[in-house]
Amino acid sequence: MGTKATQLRQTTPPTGRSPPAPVRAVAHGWRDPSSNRFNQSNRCPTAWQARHVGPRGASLAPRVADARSGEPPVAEEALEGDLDGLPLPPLSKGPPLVGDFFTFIANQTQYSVERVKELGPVFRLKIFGFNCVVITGDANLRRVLQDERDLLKAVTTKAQLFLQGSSSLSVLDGPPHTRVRRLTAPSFSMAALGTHISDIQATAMDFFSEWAEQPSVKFTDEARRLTFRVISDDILGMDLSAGEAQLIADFTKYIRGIFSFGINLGPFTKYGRAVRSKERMLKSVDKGLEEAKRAAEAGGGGTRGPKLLEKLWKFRDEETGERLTEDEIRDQVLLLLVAGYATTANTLIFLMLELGRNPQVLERLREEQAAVVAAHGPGMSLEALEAMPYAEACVKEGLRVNVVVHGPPRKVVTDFEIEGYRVPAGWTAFPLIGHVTKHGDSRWPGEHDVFNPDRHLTEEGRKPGSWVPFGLGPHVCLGRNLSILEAKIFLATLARYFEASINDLYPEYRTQPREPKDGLPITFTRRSIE
Ligand code: HEM
Repeated sequence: MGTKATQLRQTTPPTGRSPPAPVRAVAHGWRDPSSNRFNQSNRCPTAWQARHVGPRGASLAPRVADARSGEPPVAEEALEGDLDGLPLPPLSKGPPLVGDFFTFIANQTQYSVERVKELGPVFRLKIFGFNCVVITGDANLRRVLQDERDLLKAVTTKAQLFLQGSSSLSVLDGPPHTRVRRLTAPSFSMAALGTHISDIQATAMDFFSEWAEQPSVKFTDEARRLTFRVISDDILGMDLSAGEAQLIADFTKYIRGIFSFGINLGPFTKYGRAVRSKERMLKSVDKGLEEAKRAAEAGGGGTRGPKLLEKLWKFRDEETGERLTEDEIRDQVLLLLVAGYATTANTLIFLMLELGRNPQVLERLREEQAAVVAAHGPGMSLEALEAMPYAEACVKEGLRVNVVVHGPPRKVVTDFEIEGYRVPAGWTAFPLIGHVTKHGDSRWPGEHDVFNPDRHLTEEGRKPGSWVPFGLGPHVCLGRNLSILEAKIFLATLARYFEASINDLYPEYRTQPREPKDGLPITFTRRSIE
């Protein structure tokens, strides 16, 4: 099978691109005046001493602060007399009142690069006068998110509780979280997802074909439409195509509301708009639930097996016989719809940009796909997807270079020590998975911005290392298998059958979500395969 060697073309020179940040070897440290040598701990002596009290990583004098939970963050003054000799993490000073809020929120990962060089892996930030701790470093993250689960808990404001529902995985912690997770996770195993592959492939093909009919498409919107269709229709089994545009708009407002100040002034505030959007979204979700219930009662399944909503409805824990209640399913469906489309869409947007900038990568994908089709035929399956290590490496590298989720915020539950500093209960913590994934991997120092999928194909690169874009611990992304599988199907479909031309490969970006301001116009054409 011959291929026409056409790839993504760049038609605009890279004028707007900011040069990669210069790479410096930085020693964070405290210079001992008596010996004039760097203290290995990279900290002042008090902090070094404190860190070595007890086993590394052990929490010092845990003090349960559940009584404080739900209260506003604790101001610094209230803590001054209560430090037990340990210093607070060094403060990153920002403008008065708002502190570093805007620069931090705009891009937490980028913001932290210079701060980590200057202050070390753990530092403090004041947002509107309240203390927050930013935590970076591979081992530190594993400790606070995975190994010592009682240190932090999910942040839940009243607004979030109302919008997301009190049994949503994202607001639960401890045993209630474990229970809902146990009843939901089996539907996201690779084997379970395998039953959806042909549907996702068909959807991807439909979208590419539709795009190829048009002179150009605004890819940021189209990527969201595609990933929304996949999660709502192919995965959950809800036909939402009729009011899809309104629903996506509602979801966008709903997500903004979750991260808002929670003031309900109707259409005049983000939260007010989100409340109205949620009402409309719930109507669609309830309709989908009713259909899934009917299908389950009628034996269900259809020709391609049950979709996720029906599976959730039917699933019972073999040992305990437990199942999710209707309210619990409704909350998870809302969460899956929210978590399951914008993140993956963002990944596809930046993958398209990287393919445009690196045409040799697309050529390698085409070669891999030719071999996969020869061995497995055109229909995709779990086996066919497993035979695409290069496509998988591209997705992993896309998730490394473009940070989708910077750092899930948490509430500090007990006072604890980290890197020789004391973090008091009540603070907000930002364990920065984005920073660790992109900048904290010792396997490839100094190459943070370079898109190089091959790094994931070496023996060393196959180890997870600091690559943690989906988080760690009990809240690790439930949809991580799905997200990678979906992006691989997208790349495979593009590489096999389509060409794409991007006008501006170095566009300006907007924030929240970070994406090209111009909507990333792309011209797709069918690829002639001889
Ligand atoms: C590129 C795509 C994605 C990225 C980078 C991503 C990232 C993350 C991260 C970092 C978390 C952990 C949040 C925390 O610790 O609080 C998370 C949680 C979650 N994600 Fe994803 N996600 C992606 C796609 C998806 C998809 C496609 C789905 C579902 C269909 C999904 C469903 C979830 C759910 C349900 C949770 C909450 C898990 C829990 O709290 O137990 N995500 N995701």
